[in-house]
Amino acid sequence: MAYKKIEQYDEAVTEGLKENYKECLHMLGEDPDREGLLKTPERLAKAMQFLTQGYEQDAHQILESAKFRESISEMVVVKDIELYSLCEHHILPFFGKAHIAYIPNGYITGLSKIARVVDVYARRLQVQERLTTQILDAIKETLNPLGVAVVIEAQHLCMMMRGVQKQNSVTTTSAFWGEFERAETRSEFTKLITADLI
Ligand SMILES: Nc1nc2c(ncn2[C@@H]2O[C@H](COP(=O)(O)OP(=O)(O)OP(=O)(O)O)[C@@H](O)[C@H]2O)c(=O)[nH]1
Ligand SMILES: [Zn+2]
Repeated sequence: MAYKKIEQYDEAVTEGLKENYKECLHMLGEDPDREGLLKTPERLAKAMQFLTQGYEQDAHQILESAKFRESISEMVVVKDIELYSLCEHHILPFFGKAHIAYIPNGYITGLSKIARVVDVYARRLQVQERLTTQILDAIKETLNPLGVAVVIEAQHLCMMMRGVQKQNSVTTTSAFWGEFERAETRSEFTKLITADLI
């Protein structure tokens, strides 16, 4: 299967996490048996499985599942793909947008598949830099294009709610390969992702 949607949760994993989260609530000074918290360990167990479902999904298969032969070689840009991920250091969310482009070389892929690939890698414990290069590698390895570009802008709750507590900083990461290593192509991409076209 190309990707597994979480509709049924793994019972053993849910049970194991539930017990641990119950203990966590207790350690944090809460009463896990009070009414409002009774179902919280189970909800959290399911939420965490949803947020990490990317481990069971295969980005290459997703791109392959809608790969079409086309002889065009103009840049394809999908911008403003929203993403939600979890930083692997604090397991707190980081969220923002991905902008992705590739230059076909015989094949194109379904546009939605590009956005699905973002989710496959975002729904794991991540650092923003690795998320960026994993998306690039999957497109490069599956479509054999002339070039790939990935830019991600994100805000990290671990820098906002705690720690350094900076509310407005935005982290931008990028990865460029092939044609996008040329300044001219890269600048066309940058123009397209910053343009207000609609
Ligand atoms: N490079 C990178 N760093 C990240 C990302 N997400 C979180 N971090 C950083 O990971 C670092 C972990 O540093 P540590 O000093 O071990 O953790 P800490 O004591 O909680 O650090 P502070 O957040 O500065 O309080 C912090 O600087 C975070 O800002 C990411 O996606 N990429
Ligand atoms: Zn963090």
